[in-house]
Amino acid sequence: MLFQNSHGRAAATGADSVVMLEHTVPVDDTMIEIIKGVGAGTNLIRKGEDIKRDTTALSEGHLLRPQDLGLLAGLGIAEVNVYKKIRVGIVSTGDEIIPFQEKPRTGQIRNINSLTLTGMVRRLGGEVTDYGIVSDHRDIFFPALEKAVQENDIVLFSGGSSVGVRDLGEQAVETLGPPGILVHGVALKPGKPILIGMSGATPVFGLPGHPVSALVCFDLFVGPAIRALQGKNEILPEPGLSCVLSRNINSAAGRRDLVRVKLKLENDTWTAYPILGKSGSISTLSRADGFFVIDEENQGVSRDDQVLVYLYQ
Ligand SMILES: Nc1nc2c(c(=O)[nH]1)N[C@H]1C(S)=C(S)[C@@H](COP(=O)(O)OP(=O)(O)OC[C@H]3O[C@@H](n4cnc5c(N)ncnc54)[C@H](O)[C@@H]3O)O[C@H]1N2
Ligand code: MOO
Repeated sequence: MLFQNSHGRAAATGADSVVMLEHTVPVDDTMIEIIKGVGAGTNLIRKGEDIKRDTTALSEGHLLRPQDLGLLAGLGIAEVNVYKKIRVGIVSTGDEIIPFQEKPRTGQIRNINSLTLTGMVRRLGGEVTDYGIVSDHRDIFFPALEKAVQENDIVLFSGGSSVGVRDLGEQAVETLGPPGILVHGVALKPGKPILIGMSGATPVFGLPGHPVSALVCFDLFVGPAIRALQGKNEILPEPGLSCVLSRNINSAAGRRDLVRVKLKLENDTWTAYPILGKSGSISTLSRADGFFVIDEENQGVSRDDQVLVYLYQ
């Protein structure tokens, strides 16, 4: 018996395969010739072929991507339990810092970090409360930090992480209550003076004031903390691109260096051009396509070496 079936329709009862229209030739009004044979099961989508009853569609801690929402839609599931958004409080300290819309007088610096850190948190799905620019005097800074800790799941402040006379970051974290400071200073460039502490269950990060250092520390320390608090249970490899280095770069032994690079496709090979510059120069990061790492045990890398470049989104 012959059935004409538009794709997507249920197959005719009893049929075990479907022949494509273009593989048939009409003979007369009631008959067609099949010019390409099919085996049983061909061109059929079977019930349960995509996902079987009683199998786990998505496990707890899975980040819902567009394809996962598609899977839920295919299963007719309109609501699932999700973790609440992580609330992140951001404080920029420093009496020299002014709103970026204003024109700086001598010694004043436009606020870059509040904006960049807010973007980084939002990209990871967090919710930001921006506490703005806070004076680095203890009677103003300490209560501001305490308020941020009470109102958020994670608190970031930038500036005041190193050991200058006015750098009150460490004292501020200690006054927030135990366990207090966990880490002050890491063998990393840029980002050496980072402060990591906890007030009760709330992580507090004192990021270096230099805008590049603050963002590098965000990538290495704050991002993983946000992901952990979001309940993500999957650890995936960081995607990296193998590139050829354009020049020699020195590094101190015992310190991990992150080198920003611009990438160029040359003769079918990606070449990484290091962007040199101080950690106060945000333009170096704005120009960068990614970075590679020189490990503690290496004192540098040479021209034409292969380096693994982690791409900025
Ligand atoms: N005695 C030492 N001094 C310094 C050390 C050290 O180990 N011992 N480390 C240096 C390194 S490395 C870095 S990085 C900086 C980090 O300094 P702080 O975290 O204390 O930050 P500040 O001194 O307050 O600021 C540094 C720099 O960044 C500018 N800044 C601060 N906030 C912002 C902002 N929101 N937007 C844009 N720019 C900002 C600030 O004006 C300073 O110019 O310490 C070294 N010193
Ligand atoms: O860590 Mo500082 O960030 O080297 O300039």
